[in-house]
Amino acid sequence: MSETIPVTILTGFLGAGKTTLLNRILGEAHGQRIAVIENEFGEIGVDNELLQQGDEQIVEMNNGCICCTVRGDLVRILGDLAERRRRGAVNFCRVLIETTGLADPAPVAQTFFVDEGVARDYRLDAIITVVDAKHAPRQLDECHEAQEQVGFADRILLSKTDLVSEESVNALMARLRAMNPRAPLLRVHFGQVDLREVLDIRGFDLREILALEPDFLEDVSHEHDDAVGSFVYRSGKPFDFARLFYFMEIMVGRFGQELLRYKGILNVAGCDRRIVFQGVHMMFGDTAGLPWGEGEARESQLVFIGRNLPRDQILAALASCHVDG
Ligand SMILES: Nc1nc2c(ncn2[C@@H]2O[C@H](COP(=O)(O)OP(=O)(O)OP(=O)(O)O)[C@@H](O)[C@H]2O)c(=O)[nH]1
Repeated sequence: MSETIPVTILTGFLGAGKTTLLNRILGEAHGQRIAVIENEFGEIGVDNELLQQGDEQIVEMNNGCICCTVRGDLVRILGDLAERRRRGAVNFCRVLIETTGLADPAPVAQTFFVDEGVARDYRLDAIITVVDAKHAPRQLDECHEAQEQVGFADRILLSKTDLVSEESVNALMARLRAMNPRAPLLRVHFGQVDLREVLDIRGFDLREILALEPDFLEDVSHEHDDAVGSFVYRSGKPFDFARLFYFMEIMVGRFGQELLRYKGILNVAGCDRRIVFQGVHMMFGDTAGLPWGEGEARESQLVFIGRNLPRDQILAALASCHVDG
């Protein structure tokens, strides 16, 4: 039997810095071919646009969260990839799965033990959890998923330490150590990390996981926080960027705590490149993305993930932020 393919699950709460880390990993001259599976919460896949594609095989899984509704898809995608690899149609030596920020990693990890086909071809190497030093204290207070992500981690990477004081970082590190004493903690600045810290760490020890959650292999169902939902704004009309910014400032002032994550690609008047716009709670920003193609339909797509957000009001306000709005 041939060697099993190592798999790394990259998890972390919404906006923690998973894609930033993934880009770093893919950008390193490691000489390895990596297949990436991207899962997004919400109808559109933005991360795919944010990833700087090289030789990697990138497969997107939208319309649900990997840990529940699309777990069947994950099994199918892994099966397809392994089959194509056997036939020589694709060539990769490891798989990286970026879960949604709302995923409970346990059911994703379970897939590698309970599905026979998957277990034959793949071996779970580790769960890597990115923790946002600025927003984690509150996320850990409020969200079960954020706690699970820390609890199941084999490595915890602390991002955004540049945004908070040293005392806050130390307090958070003490809290994380208490929640998960077995996972080494590392600081990462915009995803900068030694690859040896995240790949081939053989961190996944089923015995430890079973100690943490004795019914790990049986418990296939789990619940998300019902109040958390997502919606998408789409439009072909160019945005008046100043107007949009003004609206966003008001919106984050009012709903910042409930607004877990928002991100998208914008068609901005007078700009020939896509504008990548994203934020976490009250912090948001924009960067220039890829140029729009010749004759390409310039559609803006913005996904919002939050708790009890006034969807219709937000969509109507966005519709008034276009140049002819
Ligand atoms: N200041 C600071 N910002 C960071 C750091 N790491 C990531 N960011 C920023 O945080 C924002 C979110 O980063 P992403 O990598 O998209 O986060 P994500 O976890 O993939 O987000 P979702 O997939 O939506 O859950 C981006 O604006 C990043 O540039 C860091 O170390 N410091």
